[in-house]
Amino acid sequence: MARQFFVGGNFKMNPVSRQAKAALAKTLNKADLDPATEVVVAPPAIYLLPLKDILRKDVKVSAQNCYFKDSGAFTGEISPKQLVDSEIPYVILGHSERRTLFHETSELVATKTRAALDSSLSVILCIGETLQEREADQTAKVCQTQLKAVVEVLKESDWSKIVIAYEPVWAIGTGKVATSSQAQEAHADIRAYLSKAVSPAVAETTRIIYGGSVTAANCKELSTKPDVDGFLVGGASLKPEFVDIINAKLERSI
Ligand SMILES: O=C(CO)COP(=O)(O)O
Repeated sequence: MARQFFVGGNFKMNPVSRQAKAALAKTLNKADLDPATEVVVAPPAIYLLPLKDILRKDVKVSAQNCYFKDSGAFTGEISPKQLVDSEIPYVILGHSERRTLFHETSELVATKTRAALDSSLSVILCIGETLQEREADQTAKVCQTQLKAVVEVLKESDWSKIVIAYEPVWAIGTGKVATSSQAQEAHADIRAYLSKAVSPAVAETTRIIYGGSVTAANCKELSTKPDVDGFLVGGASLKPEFVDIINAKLERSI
């Protein structure tokens, strides 16, 4: 079974006005989007519901993070149950900015992933190596270690709700995109690991998307690689070119 192409927009802590948020929705609402691509946008938590309300229904909305408890004294956190109650279907977990700036360990990411799935959320699970790790030839090992923590807490059937985002840290927000062969190699290694650690069926069906300085100019070449099943886009998801990235698989723009 072919894996459905997936394009996510991670707005991070942008935009900084309700007006700009509405403009992003307007761009997507009036665009001709490839109907074969699953499209998900992840605004800051404060804009989740207002954006969902004004956005076309074939574009889904995702949280950028959640906690692992249903409720309680956890100031500043949002629970998976609250996301589900608000009809938010996806959550991004393990983004490198969460791992680095907010000290999230792979074990915490695994605990959050388990909790999100228990609430029936789908998860965009981010992994990826730093420049230092790549230069030390540790890319596959780092990705496997980050994934292993999650593999250990999931059942085989849980994987249908996971999209893996391979996001090399050195490519995020730097303008230094991975070459299509670097992305393909990392994705193939991740798929081989899934085959061994979970099952060949899960490896075959799980989408592995690439993130890190994806633009309208480089997305088509990346999308030709057999193990690149889509993108998680940061900066460019705030611009009109996000539409071209969503349509990367089309022969020509519609
Ligand atoms: O972190 C990213 C998506 O989650 C990628 O960010 P950029 O596309 O801005 O490099």
